[in-house]
Amino acid sequence: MSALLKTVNLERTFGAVTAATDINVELSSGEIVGVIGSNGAGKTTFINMVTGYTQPSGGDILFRGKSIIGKSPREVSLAGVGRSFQVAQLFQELTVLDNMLIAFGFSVDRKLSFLKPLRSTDKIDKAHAVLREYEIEDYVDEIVSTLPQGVRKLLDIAMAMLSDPGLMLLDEPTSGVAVEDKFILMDTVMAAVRKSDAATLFVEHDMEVVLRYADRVLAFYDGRVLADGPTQKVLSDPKVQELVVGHHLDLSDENSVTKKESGNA
Ligand SMILES: Nc1ncnc2c1ncn2[C@@H]1O[C@H](COP(=O)(O)OP(=O)(O)OP(=O)(O)O)[C@@H](O)[C@H]1O
Repeated sequence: MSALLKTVNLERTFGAVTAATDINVELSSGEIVGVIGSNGAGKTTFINMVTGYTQPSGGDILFRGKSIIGKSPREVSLAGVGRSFQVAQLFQELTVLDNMLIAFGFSVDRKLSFLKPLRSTDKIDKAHAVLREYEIEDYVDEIVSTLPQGVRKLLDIAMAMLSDPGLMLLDEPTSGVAVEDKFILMDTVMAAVRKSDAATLFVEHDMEVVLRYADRVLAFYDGRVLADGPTQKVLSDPKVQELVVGHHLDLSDENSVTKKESGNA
């Protein structure tokens, strides 16, 4: 069976800076993959290329066997690739529901038309269903700027999930969220994505979060994939610990790391 996502010798340069090079990654439906790497390692550039926000300088990206090179972010989204952002991309002075309905226009409605109302019963029902899935339905009529950071992050992800994407890319879903709330947020997100068949890729700096939720890890270093494999194996690799994690991780110590409790690895 062909891969859901396949990148072939993917590369991106910015002037003299090589942000990504030789990126050859394959993903299958249902996989949950953690993306790690120090600042500037190329994680966001990779996500931006796969979602059409940055065009590669070279190589190819195949989604469901078809090249998505040259497609706009909206076209990539309509093809079935969803994403959330390091800083949630929301209309701050609108309600949660209005943000969800606008997201419909971006990632679900193939043809935008003044005659096609954003506020239709079926869209409102679907928005409620997704908000319920992400446990933020109670906030549906709240103005976004009044919401706690964790709720905004969940809303950003819920908006991307409206189109039932086949591939979901989450850029630092826990950034800006208090340490004690990180696992609560990730429990909610992972429970929702595991119900779908989507492959999920999430960028994360906290190794406890990676260990608990990722079945597989892609470790980026200096624009390249330094290691790609099962989570425990990649995080045990001395090279990954030295160049990516930045310190020794004792994965055998039950007290120092949080073991993954569920998964489909
Ligand atoms: N638009 C741009 N113009 C110039 N250089 C860029 C641009 N975007 C990224 N870069 C450079 O490419 C390299 C990779 O950046 P990228 O943002 O992909 O790293 P990252 O791993 O996501 O880092 P972080 O964890 O800080 O978000 C860095 O050297 C960065 O400065």
